[in-house]
Amino acid sequence: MTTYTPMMQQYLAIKSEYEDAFLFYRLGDFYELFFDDAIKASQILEITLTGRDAGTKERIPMCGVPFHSAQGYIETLISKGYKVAICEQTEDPKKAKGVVKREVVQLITPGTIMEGKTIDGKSNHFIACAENLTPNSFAFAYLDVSTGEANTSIVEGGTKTLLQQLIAFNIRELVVTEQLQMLLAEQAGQLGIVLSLETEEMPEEKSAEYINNLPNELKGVGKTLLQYVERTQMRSLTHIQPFTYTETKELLRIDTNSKRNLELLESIRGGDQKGTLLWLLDETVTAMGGRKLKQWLHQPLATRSVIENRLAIVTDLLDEFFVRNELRELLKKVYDLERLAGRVAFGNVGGRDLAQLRESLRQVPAIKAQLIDSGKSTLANLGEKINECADIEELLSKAISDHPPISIKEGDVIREGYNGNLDELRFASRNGKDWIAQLEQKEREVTGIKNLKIGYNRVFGYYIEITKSQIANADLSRYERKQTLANAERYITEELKEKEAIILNAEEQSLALEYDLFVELRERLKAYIPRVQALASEISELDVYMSFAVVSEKYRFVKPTFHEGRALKIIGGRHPVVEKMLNKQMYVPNDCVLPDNQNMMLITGPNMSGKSTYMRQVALIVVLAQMGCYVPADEAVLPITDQIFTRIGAADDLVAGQSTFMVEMLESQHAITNATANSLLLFDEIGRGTSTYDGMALAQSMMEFIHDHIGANTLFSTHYHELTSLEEELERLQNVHVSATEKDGKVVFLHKVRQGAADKSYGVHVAQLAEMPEAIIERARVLLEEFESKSGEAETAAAEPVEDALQLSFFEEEENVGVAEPSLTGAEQEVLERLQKMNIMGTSPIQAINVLYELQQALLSKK
Ligand SMILES: Nc1ncnc2c1ncn2[C@@H]1O[C@H](COP(=O)(O)OP(=O)(O)OP(=O)(O)O)[C@@H](O)[C@H]1O
Repeated sequence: MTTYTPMMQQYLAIKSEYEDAFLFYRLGDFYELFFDDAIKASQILEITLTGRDAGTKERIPMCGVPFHSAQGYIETLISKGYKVAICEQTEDPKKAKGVVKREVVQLITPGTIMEGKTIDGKSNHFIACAENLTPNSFAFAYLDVSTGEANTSIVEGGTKTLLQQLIAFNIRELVVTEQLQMLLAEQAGQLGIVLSLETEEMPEEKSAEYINNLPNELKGVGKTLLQYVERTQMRSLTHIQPFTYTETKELLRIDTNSKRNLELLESIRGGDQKGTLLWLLDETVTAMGGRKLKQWLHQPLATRSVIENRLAIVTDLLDEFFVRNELRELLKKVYDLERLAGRVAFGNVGGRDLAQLRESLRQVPAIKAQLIDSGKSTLANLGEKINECADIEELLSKAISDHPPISIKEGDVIREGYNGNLDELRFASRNGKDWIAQLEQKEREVTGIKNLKIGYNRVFGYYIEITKSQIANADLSRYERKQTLANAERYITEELKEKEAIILNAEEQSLALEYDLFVELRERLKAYIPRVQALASEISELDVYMSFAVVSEKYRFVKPTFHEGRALKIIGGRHPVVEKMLNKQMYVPNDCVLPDNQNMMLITGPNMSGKSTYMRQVALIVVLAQMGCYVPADEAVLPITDQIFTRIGAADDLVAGQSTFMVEMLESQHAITNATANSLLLFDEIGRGTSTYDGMALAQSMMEFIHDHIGANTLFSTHYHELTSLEEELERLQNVHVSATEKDGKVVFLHKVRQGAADKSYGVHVAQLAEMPEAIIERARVLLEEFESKSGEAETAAAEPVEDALQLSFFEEEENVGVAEPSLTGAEQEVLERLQKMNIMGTSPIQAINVLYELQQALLSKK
């Protein structure tokens, strides 16, 4: 049997409770890792693997990182999706009998790490928890340990939607049941999301205040997430706020794909935020404001009065140029109050943090006064709501020095006058130092050595230093030699030793007292956390309103108005991001008028003419307006939209790796099954991913369905010109086209949306612009003419109901290739019927080949 040393036994006992984490075991100035942890960590962190005697025959693997530089190593492990358990010595080694007591004081996980380069000031860092409500919906809770913010929602639509939600919020860790863990393991792994298992039950009364406001079905997840955070952080986190829940009907809902398609927070090409709406909108000057803006962009509103309230504030800020400028300067001096409050709660706040908190609080009276004195009622209201926290500022001003160092251990954190004992000790030590300065002067005079000096080092304490060249000339009988250097000797005297004891003693005591005072202050501050958080919330909102005002002014936005109906009218609308990116070239503004009885728009026009830009700009205007921001247009009269669905572009599907066409169909299906008459639907080039007739048939039948059964405001772009004749069939459909003209045989895009259908495809010209070889362009021109002359009849086809259109299309195709006879044989008729009835979406490629074979056989055998 192996018998380990007592220390190793302690290690193994602790490690057994943290199987899924690297155990950082504190040994003096190092954190040591043993066994497999050591082998793995030495590879990941590229540190030397050594061994250690552990009472057994063989040495055990070991590696270690210095305590003071551990943070970087911890971050590396966390960023790779691992967890780290920090195990500290919890008693004074000098007083310990036997092995020093050790305990894990924190389990750092990807979702709960609070510091380091992975934490971006302007983003929240959430950890989440999900539990199945039904097989297809989840109760979802997410919480930012650094700021204390906690929210819940219900996620509809299966694990795929759940994972998309995690990606959208950039969530690295999800707390789940074992069952859900199995279900999600593979995909989560590919996406770099860590799944952590739920932990034991927390007493009811402890979680009650956090989850009381939630509807019953969400209480469970809230509690589970709290439990997990408490278990990993191992302290009571006073700064965590009660979970919030917003009824979905109060929000403009935009699914994750549509958020990406519209490039609200991330660009389709991935990478940085450049080119997103967030990039354009973010003129916030505080980190908390930046985070709040993101949240508002994630969740625009759907309650008219609240939106109009926000707009009124922006209007007043826009009116008050000077107030706005003053406020902006003041806000710039406000630090991240939420994260500072988090650090107070967490107990890792330092002197410099408290100085930042104080500096921030000092701005508040002026901010409040600016708002109240602005003479604008909405701003005055904001100002009245702000709690100045003057008492906290006063306490910090009294307690904390002007420029405290980062570490409390360096001293000079607590201000003079805060504590009498501390002042006395400091006086003693300072006095002693003055005495030493005087001694130096005195000794120089006595010995006649001008460059004699008194120095200090940690090993020898204070000493008198004399260069060797001077020694022979002086009477040094009073000195005792302490240390010999290459060109100097160091001495002490009785008197110097005595004074040194007093100074060092006073210094040590003053540092210890200072530390105690600081800890006491930190504890006292915990009681103030909720007030600082409330202030943070008010300041961050103000920062977002200011940002809206700045952006609205900078880009000439106007205030949108809302009405109760469904009609939408945008005059001179612009896509703000494309406009900003256009280099010198003018952006062409466009109207979008969707009266109640004509609220579907079919947009045709050449490639590259600006169809998708036009559709996106309508959606962005709706989003901006419902966030409470002005909009890029000359005029906007809008309905309250409940949901936006988009089917735009070929954004790759991160989660499922499906084919482009399948994604297109899934997104369309999602839109069609969830949209209401108050939604906004954007369908760009539906059916492009499949064969012409297939695609056209689907596009037409979807339009018919939306027209007859949903009634939502819908923009539909297509390159199937045949579809434009649908205008005659569907009374609420209007045709528009994005115009272009030809000049000297080349296409010139006007980017202007006009009534009616486009008449010609400019694809060949676009190919020419792309510098396709001239031979191809020429040949395409010839072919185009040929096709156009042959397809005259097709123009009328699309107006027919789907089945007829399909039938006609087939005839036409066969006619084109010269196969079909004027009248059909029975076998041919049969084959056509079978084809028509076939459910293409429900047919696998193998089945399709079989059917194809059968059809061919049917035709051949009857010949
Ligand atoms: N209103 C406008 N004013 C000025 N430039 C515009 C405007 N709309 C679009 N553009 C420019 O035209 C480019 C192409 O626009 P967009 O992608 O919307 O075309 P599209 O018709 O959807 O093309 P495709 O059919 O190939 O997808 C944009 O990147 C932009 O630079």
